[in-house]
Amino acid sequence: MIRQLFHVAGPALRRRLAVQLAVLLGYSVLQGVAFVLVVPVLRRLLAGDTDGVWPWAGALAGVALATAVAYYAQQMLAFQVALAASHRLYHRIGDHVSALPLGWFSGEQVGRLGQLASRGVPQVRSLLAHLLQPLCTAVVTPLTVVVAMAFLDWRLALATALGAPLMYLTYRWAVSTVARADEAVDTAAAEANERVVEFVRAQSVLRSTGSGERGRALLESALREQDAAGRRQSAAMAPGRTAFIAVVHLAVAAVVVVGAVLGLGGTVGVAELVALLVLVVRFSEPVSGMAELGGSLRSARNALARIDAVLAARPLPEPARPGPPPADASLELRDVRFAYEPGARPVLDGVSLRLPDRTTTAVVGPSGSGKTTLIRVLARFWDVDEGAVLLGGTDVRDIPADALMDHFSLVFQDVYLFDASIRENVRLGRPGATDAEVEEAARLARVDEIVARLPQGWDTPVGEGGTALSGGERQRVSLARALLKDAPVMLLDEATSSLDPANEAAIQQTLDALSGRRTLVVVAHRLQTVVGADRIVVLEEGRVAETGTHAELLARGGRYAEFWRERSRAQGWRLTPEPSVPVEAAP
Ligand SMILES: Nc1ncnc2c1ncn2[C@@H]1O[C@H](COP(=O)(O)OP(=O)(O)OP(=O)(O)O)[C@@H](O)[C@H]1O
Repeated sequence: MIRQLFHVAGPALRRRLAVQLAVLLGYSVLQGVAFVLVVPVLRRLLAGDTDGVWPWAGALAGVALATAVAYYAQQMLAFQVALAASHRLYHRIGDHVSALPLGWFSGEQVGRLGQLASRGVPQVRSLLAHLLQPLCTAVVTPLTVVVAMAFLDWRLALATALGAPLMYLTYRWAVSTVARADEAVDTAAAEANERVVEFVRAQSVLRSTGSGERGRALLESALREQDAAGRRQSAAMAPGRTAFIAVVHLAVAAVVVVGAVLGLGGTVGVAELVALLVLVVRFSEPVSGMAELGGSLRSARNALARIDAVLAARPLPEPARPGPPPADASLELRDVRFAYEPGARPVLDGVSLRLPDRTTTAVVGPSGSGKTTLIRVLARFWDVDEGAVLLGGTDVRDIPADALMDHFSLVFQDVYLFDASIRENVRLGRPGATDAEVEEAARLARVDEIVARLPQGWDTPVGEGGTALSGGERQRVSLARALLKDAPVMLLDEATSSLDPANEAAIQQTLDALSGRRTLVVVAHRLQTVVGADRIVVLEEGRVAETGTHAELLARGGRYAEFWRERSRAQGWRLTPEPSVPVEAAP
């Protein structure tokens, strides 16, 4: 655990952590030495050697004072290092994940990261501030006394030391018996959390479908499972904890008996015997208390392991020698194969495409055909398994990550708005932009219409995640952000949920404004985007089934034409009459 602690603390904190541990160790050793010094003092006192007692009493007083200073120092250090560590860990995790490829941020990873921030880091802080000291004192101080005792009477030292391996083994066994129960408690707690959030979020669905009881039943079953896991954990802990406490008491009894026998036989002096009894009385409680500390120590160790796993996630390799800067904003996929997991079915299976500079490409295809994956590999969310993705003729793997992202604006469905004003949310696209530039980008994406309706105009807070705006409005703010960034390539995953005519017209207007000025690749769910594109790419099961313009593909009578017929019949394409867009009637 200590090794893991040093590892996750990072270079900046390692030295302070080492100093904290050294002072803690020093305090625990001094405490042991103070105990042992009682022996020569008592010896002299009992022998009536008042002159001889002073040097030892002086040494005892000196060590006692040093112990008090060390205690104060280790307490102060523990709190300072704990605070610095939690601050540092948040930064380390934040810095690390911000260098990870965008593909790493799945819902599962984001959930785990949230748990780490809310529970894991505080557990590590608590380990440093509150747990290390009792742990170290319970182990190191008695060990120091045993070692020092060996110089006074080896038989007493041996009697005291004999219990240690047995205590250690019982402790290990107790820990191992609850490890599985611990895991079940963690999983059940995460599940119950998710269910609570789901129950609150899904109120409108549950009420509108009359499924309130069903939602409550799911939540209650998760809470029951959490209770049951807690009970199983307590049951699993009981035997190990009882055995450990019993072994500690047995060891104490053995030491007392050996001490009494040696004392009665006159081979051990009263002073040694008193010191031994004080030691036993003073430390049997903290040592048995380790059984109580076990749960918190395990949680802290699990948190360290989870932090370690996040820090172990590797960023995509940066080019050793960057390639030439992209010549333009054209994109190319050369026989690209990509699977999310090694050995899994490829989601992109031999895709070759050329998307010329400043053209608009609409990607269509059935659900799960790989459309979103395709536009994400263009921006190097992940590295492809085979083939290559090129931007302006340069392999994206040969472009440093920051420089690559400068070429892309991303507008995806899961738009996240920060709990700030609309103006600040748009400004994220280019933090140095002036108010006038922000407002111009917002006007192009027709965010100004939204602003005009809001009570505080540009300064209206949008709520956490943008909850004060509709889905379509959020995507318009996200478009304004992307326009402000003014990158040569825009990747857009259109909202699948139907947009109201105002939002739909606003998005279309933005795309029209960009047409011919940017390389646009759109996962298209709206008819107008599809028919207006310079080229349509039809994906099926990760392969390019057809490419061409709307007219060419309809004339070919292939997969797209069939798709078009199906969609038109099912009204999947919503036909919003817009005279400027040449909409061909579906057959
Ligand atoms: N992060 C991921 N990890 C593992 N599998 C994934 C991940 N994202 C997508 N997939 C899988 O890859 C396949 C293609 O998904 P993708 O989202 O690219 O399809 P799509 O054509 O955009 O679908 P839709 O139109 O429904 O959004 C699906 O089978 C999906 O389950």
